[in-house]
Amino acid sequence: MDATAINEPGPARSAASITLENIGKTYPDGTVAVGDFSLEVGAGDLAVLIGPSGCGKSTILRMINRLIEPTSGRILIDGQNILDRNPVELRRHIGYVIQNVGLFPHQNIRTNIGTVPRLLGWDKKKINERADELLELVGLDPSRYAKRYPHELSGGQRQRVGVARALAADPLVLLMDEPFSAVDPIARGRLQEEFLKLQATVRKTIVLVTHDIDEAVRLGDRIAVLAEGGRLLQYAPPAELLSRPDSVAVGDFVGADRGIRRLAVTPLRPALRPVEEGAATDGRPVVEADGTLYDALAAMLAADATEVLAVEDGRPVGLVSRAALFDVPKAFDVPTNEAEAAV
Ligand SMILES: Nc1ncnc2c1ncn2[C@@H]1O[C@H](COP(=O)(O)OP(=O)(O)OP(=O)(O)O)[C@@H](O)[C@H]1O
Repeated sequence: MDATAINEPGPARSAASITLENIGKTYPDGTVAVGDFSLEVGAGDLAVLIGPSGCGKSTILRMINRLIEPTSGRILIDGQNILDRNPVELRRHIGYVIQNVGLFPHQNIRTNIGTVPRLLGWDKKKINERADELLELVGLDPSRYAKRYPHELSGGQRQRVGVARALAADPLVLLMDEPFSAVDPIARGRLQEEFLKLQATVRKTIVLVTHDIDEAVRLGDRIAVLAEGGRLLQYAPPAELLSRPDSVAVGDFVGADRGIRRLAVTPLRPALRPVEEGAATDGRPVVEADGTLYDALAAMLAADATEVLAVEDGRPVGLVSRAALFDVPKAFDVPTNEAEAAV
């Protein structure tokens, strides 16, 4: 790719791969925040970094947009070394969402969203149109919200504006540092759901930092579990991480209740058994066939039922019983300390 490509998203390229090659950050006082960390994030994928406090997650994220300069290693975006680029220019093409959003309090929402396009010299009409388009995309009606100021929005709404602002200049890459942790759990669940829909539309390459394993499982295409000093313990899709944690440390981290979490990433459809055309619900709870085994379990527990009926476009397409939920591949083989010591 040519040297300016990461500054020219263009209609055909809306995401780029990210390669972190043996990156490290040692602070002048000798603190090794990140020792030697490598990771590959495919174009359009969402990678989650998770691990205990102080393990270097934010440092890694901030090295990708050069808010922090690595002391070793290389970072490539679509194969191009970002250390060869002007950091300010680079940051205009990498969306960044942080916990408390950092909206400018004295600018209205439309102006806040237009921050980067303005820096890039877009004309005013195009900036306003883009801001309104993004407000729609994050579920805020522009006619109601564009002229409001940040303090006139709820925390969850501000967070959506933060996402809209990060997407404004159609960046190839989006970095998100605990983007939903400042909102209450109910609003957070809704934001995560909306965010997944948004990502299905915009398909950016995203690196997201979180403390919350449920959020990681829900949002990540792949999850990187880190230990102190930015040591990568495992990098795997959520279902694999939950079913086959490859060390005791990862097993402990994903939690004893990972079986339940695993239901949340297991599609319901393969567990369905056929149902006659036009079958009645017969008082059974109903779930969407596109849901997960977790949705089916939740519906059963709520209705104290032993079966649920799965529907598609309102039509019954299958049944799932309580027993079938426990038939998910029995691969919960966490290594024991002994087994790990033996290898
Ligand atoms: N300027 C600095 N000088 C020295 N050490 C620093 C500096 N900034 C950060 N650190 C250290 O680097 C390590 C990694 O910090 P970082 O913020 O990346 O961790 P984190 O995993 O994001 O933590 P948290 O989940 O608590 O936000 C920590 O031990 C921190 O104390």
